[in-house]
Amino acid sequence: MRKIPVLEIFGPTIQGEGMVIGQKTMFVRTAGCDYSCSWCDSKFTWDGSEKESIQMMEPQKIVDALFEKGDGRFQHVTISGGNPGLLAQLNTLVDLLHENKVKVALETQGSRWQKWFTKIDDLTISPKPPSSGMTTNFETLDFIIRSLEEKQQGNFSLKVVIFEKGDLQYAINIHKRYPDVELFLQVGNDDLETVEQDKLLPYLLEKYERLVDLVMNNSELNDVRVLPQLHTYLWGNKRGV
Ligand SMILES: C[S@@+](CC[C@H](N)C(=O)[O-])C[C@H]1O[C@@H](n2cnc3c(N)ncnc32)[C@H](O)[C@@H]1O
Ligand SMILES: Nc1nc2[nH]cc(C(=O)O)c2c(=O)[nH]1
Ligand code: SF4
Ligand SMILES: [Mg+2]
Repeated sequence: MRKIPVLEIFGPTIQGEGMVIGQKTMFVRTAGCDYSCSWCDSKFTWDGSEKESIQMMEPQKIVDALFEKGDGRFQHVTISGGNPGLLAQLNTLVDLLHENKVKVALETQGSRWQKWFTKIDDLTISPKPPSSGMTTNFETLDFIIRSLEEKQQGNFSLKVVIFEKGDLQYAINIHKRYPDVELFLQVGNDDLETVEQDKLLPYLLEKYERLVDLVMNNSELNDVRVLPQLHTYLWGNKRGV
């Protein structure tokens, strides 16, 4: 059995982003990413700064850790990273969670495909706009979206983080390319230093309002949802919440 590189297991907390925002959930954060987004709020998963903290865990050990931490207070687990889509061995973890009557969500950027994606209950694909410095491989993304449209057992959606005008245009292109897939626009957080929530909140609220204004005035984004990162409103840039 191939082990899974894990950096954090935390919760229960609320899912602060996207299609199931507000959902009570545990998080498993895997290490390693094939991208290096300029504004990544989880750089520690891939920049080597915490490589000593990576735990190589058997799927069953992750389930045990979740049940110990969660202690009867959860029925939903979100796998994020880094890019969990790099890890074929997550298949077993997804099956074990389902056997335990726990629903499974996934956060990934859509740069890699895994067969176990089709079993995810709440799947968020978050392709990266120009401000990230990354380039989308649309051949891969097309394949992923097509495969999910054919076989997905749960729900899936697209989520694009917006920092600047060029990102909004990227989101419009994504919306046109995949018109039948639910699209979420998420406010970009460019202050990853401030930990105190009371200092960050007015700044983030203003950014959210600006994004809402932009989308309300855009006739090419009429069937989208605009969301903040709700967890940052409560806990700022704190880790593990
Ligand atoms: C840390 S990533 C991990 C999962 C996967 N690598 C991905 O990017 O989808 C989780 C989510 O956080 C978003 N995110 C990362 N940094 C952000 C920031 N500074 N502001 C807003 N959202 C951010 C990503 O776009 C992604 O949707
Ligand atoms: N509460 C909470 N919600 C989240 N949604 C996506 C997260 C992530 O980092 O992937 C995240 C996170 O780290 N915390
Ligand atoms: S794809 Fe996700 S984890 Fe990887 S660098 Fe970008 S935001 Fe961070
Ligand atoms: Mg996060």
